[in-house]
Amino acid sequence: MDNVTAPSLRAVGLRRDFGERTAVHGLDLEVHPGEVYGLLGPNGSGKSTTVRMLTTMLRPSGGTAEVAGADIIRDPGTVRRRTGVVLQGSALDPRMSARELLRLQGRLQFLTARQARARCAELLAAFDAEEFADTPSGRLSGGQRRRVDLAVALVQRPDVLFLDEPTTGLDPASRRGLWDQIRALSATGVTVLLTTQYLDEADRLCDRIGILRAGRLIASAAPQALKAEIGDRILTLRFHDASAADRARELLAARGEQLRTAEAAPHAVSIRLTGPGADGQTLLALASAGLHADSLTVDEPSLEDVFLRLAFTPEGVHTA
Ligand SMILES: Nc1ncnc2c1ncn2[C@@H]1O[C@H](COP(=O)(O)OP(=O)(O)OP(=O)(O)O)[C@@H](O)[C@H]1O
Repeated sequence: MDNVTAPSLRAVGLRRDFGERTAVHGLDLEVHPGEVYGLLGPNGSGKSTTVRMLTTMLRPSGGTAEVAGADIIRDPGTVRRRTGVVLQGSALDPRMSARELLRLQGRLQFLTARQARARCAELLAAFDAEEFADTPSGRLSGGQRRRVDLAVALVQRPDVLFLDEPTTGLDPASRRGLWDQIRALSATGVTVLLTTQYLDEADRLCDRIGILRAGRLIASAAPQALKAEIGDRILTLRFHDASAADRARELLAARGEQLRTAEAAPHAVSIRLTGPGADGQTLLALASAGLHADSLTVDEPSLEDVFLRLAFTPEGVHTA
């Protein structure tokens, strides 16, 4: 990304060991003001450990990082003042209402009682939470609680917001609502670093994503760029009966094509197109064996294809 302003977050060689085991290996990362950056990775790949180090909750074993202009080791107090954090699982006191929690957070952030009341009213309105503002948070739905979590993290107007799996467990409508709120925040210049297990979330919400595998960042780029560089297009051929589809599958396997196991439709055969022009060669080979497809579609790669290829293949693929 071409950006002349200083990054909101810069990690250099950030590492964390737990005994013999290294959970995060020398992470280098820059995130720019107003960017939404998503960290993706399989379970145990080091996402939460990275977030815990960047939010000063966990001391790195090596490397450095600056968040909102302050060093996480030398100046953790400034980092905490300038960042908001929403971790997995709600940290709200179940007996307290959103209004009480927001006002309390305001006072903890050294606002006067009047300022805290005003900020609370502003956030309740922004998060459409007035309706349940006085309900004990323990009685709220998962989606409502998440909105209150996010509102509490915003009381101090952070420059950088960390969200660890913000939409896990939410229904699709609540997830979309939260995405809108995150986008609105980033439009005001807040930098967002989030972790997610959801590829559609990363694709639709994040300006850039980083894929972690076994504690290493193996790709970092815009979702579109990753798809264009790493994902393969998928060619699906549909035949008029099962025997033609079976013969096509055998012929393609013999040519060393990468067949997809799941059938897209009855009598359909799908393969990954690994190079430019691969579709033409494949069709010629089928035609010369007397196999003509009734229909043909070529689908662009999905982020899921990219993720599966990067996160689970032994060799990995490196990109910008
Ligand atoms: N306190 C700890 N003590 C020992 N090992 C830990 C500790 N915290 C994390 N680990 C290990 O570090 C590695 C990375 O864990 P981490 O929680 O950062 O992964 P993650 O990508 O966030 O996983 P998930 O998607 O399951 O939340 C794992 O192997 C985990 O077992």
